[in-house]
Order: sequence, then C-alpha cells, then structure tokens
Amino acid sequence: MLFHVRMDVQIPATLDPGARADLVAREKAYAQQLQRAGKWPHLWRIAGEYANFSVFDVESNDELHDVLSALPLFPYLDITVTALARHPSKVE
Ligand SMILES: O=C(O)CC1=CCC(=O)O1
Repeated sequence: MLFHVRMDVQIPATLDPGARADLVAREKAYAQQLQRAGKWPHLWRIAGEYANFSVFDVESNDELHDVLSALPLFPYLDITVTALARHPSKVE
C-alpha cells in the first residue's frame, strides 16, 4: 500500500543544540534504513520549507503508523497522510 505523507518539522528553538543534532542524526539513520528496506521510496524536501513530501510503501495502515511513530523526530512532526490508489489513466 502506498501512502503520501507530508511532514512539517517543528523542533523547539529551546532544544539543546547537542540534543537537536543527535535527534537529526538518528532521524537520518532510521530514514536511510527504511529507504534501503524499500519502505520509504520517495523523500523530497519541500523547497523553502523545513518539511518533506514522502511516499511510504507498507503492508497496512498499522505498519505505516508503527513506522511513523518510531521516527526520532515524531514528537516534533506535524504529519498529514493521504492514502494512494491506482489511477486508471496511468500507463503501466
Ligand atoms: O528534515 C526532514 O524533512 C525530516 C526528516 C525525515 C527524514 C529525515 O532524515 O529527516
């Protein structure tokens, strides 16, 4: 199942810089692990925003929830999920 996900990142300015760097490094490692596993086939920066558009390829809504809620940045993300279905005009 494919899901389009928008993530807006809102890390508090008051967060200790070392803690922030550790969080971002752990987010990157987890994101790259999921990309290598084929679960996160698209990850794009939204130009001009601290936000991304992503596509996740997972087995179920529950797996998507597990993957997203395990993101190290999860407490600081505003997440919008859109389920995707096949378009009838898409060339195979
Ligand atoms: O910076 C972001 O958009 C949040 C994020 C998702 C994966 C990652 O490494 O950072």
